[in-house]
Amino acid sequence: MRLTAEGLSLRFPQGDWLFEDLSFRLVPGRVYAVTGPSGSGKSTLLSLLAGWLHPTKGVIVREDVAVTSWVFQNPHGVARRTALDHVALPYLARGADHDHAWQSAFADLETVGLAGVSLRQFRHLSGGEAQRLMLARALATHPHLLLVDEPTAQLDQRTAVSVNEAIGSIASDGTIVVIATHDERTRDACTDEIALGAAR
Ligand SMILES: Nc1ncnc2c1ncn2[C@@H]1O[C@H](COP(=O)(O)OP(=O)(O)OP(=O)(O)O)[C@@H](O)[C@H]1O
Repeated sequence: MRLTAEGLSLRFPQGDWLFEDLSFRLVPGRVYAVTGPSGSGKSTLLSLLAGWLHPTKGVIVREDVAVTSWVFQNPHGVARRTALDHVALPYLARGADHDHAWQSAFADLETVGLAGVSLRQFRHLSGGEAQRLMLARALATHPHLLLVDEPTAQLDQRTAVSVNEAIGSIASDGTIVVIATHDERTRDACTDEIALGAAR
């Protein structure tokens, strides 16, 4: 499984080049930080990787990368549903029976360090727990490629560390992980960097 970008360039109609001639190869087990100043095209690059946008020039070749999942900056959930409910739902939606769905969901919560709050309602989770729950829910879709947009921007140091550790665990389970981030803590926790614009 890998994703290769060759000569990737993007310009919106009537705009300047956002980025030009980017080439990189993404493989499982690594965590790639997409960095750069505001407006340099970080989220746009994630959209290209997801296949939502097409590059103006260049190509993206996906080898065995079929399932993509996104985690956005602000966690969303159902206030009175438990963490376990949130993660079990994708399994139930795919037709898993109750026991399998709950066991799999619990394993995903363990991966992101949330086993201890599995029965806590969403409204009682802290910001970092809610963000990790979004990661667990993405895991439940068994993504080959996980795209994460600014996961730690509003989190304190300890919480940011826990989120970054959860992301590292997901990558080491065999997922390609790409994170758009301004946060130096997250950039430093990544194994690789794709720097856009006048980054850093
Ligand atoms: N569909 C679009 N049409 C035209 N311009 C767009 C479109 N989408 C994004 N842009 C512009 O492209 C530039 C890059 O946007 P993008 O959201 O990718 O930047 P970013 O690096 O993620 O920024 P931030 O760090 O502020 O989130 C911005 O100037 C934005 O206004």
